Amino acid sequence: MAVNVEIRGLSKTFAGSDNRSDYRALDCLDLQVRRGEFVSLLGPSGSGKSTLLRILAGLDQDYQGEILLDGASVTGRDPRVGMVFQEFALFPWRTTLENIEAGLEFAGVPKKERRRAAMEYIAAFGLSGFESCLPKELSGGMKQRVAIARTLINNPQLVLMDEPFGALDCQMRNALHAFLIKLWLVRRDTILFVTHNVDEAVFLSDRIVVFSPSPARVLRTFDIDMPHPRDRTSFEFNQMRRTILELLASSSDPLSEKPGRHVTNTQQARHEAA
Ligand SMILES: Nc1ncnc2c1ncn2[C@@H]1O[C@H](COP(=O)(O)OP(=O)(O)OP(=O)(O)O)[C@@H](O)[C@H]1O
Repeated sequence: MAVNVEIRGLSKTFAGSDNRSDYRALDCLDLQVRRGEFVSLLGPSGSGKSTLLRILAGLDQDYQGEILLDGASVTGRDPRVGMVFQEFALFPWRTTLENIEAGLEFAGVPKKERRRAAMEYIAAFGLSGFESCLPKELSGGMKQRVAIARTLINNPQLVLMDEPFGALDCQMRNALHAFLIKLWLVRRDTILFVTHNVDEAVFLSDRIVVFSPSPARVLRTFDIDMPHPRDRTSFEFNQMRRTILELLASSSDPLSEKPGRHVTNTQQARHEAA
């Protein structure tokens, strides 16, 4: 099961504090993610990628614009949406089993049933033998598999992933790329995946959306037509990687903050009135 996602005119301004002006993180952003599509978002640091995911997850409800899932407008938390964070976000006092079944527990699923489902995920995610371990006893790659299993066990139709492999070493990251793709080819969830890693985006995605520096606009999208599993050493793969890296390099200087990113209340009011 997967949903079609449509983001229409999404804007987000963070209110400034005492001596700081307001900050426009998203400005009339339009984006569509088709049912079952794997889309990666790339863009300079601070371009609003996490802000977008937090809004889609219902964690931030203070925005302008519209979000539609399968054509119907949604606001706030929606049970069809699941999120995986970079920093695993596991409950440190819960075991692997208890972490994975947490979502079902909060949804009121009876203990016997959620245990059975969690054990299936533990086997499928290569975590057998680690059921009783606390997160601190697991490697980074295992923690992230627990976090992904905990999200997927609730059968979300839109999976939001915010740099889920950012904290892992290259070997573990590549192993989890292969794992995630195998899983997705079977489940075909709609996935919106934020990353800084161009290689990762080319390896995983149907489509890559490159954001401009903040406030985010869609600078360009790339359709990745290569079949899975993708060969990182192929000419086609490296050509795509180079094109995207060049676009990112030409569109932003990570060490310089552009003027005009902060807006005064008056500027924002004018913008919204226009
Ligand atoms: N709670 C907040 N209050 C004020 N400004 C914020 C807040 N959260 C984010 N911002 C600002 O909004 C902008 C977008 O942040 P966001 O985290 O969405 O960017 P990003 O593209 O995900 O960055 P990165 O790739 O570095 O994670 C940043 O400049 C950030 O400082």
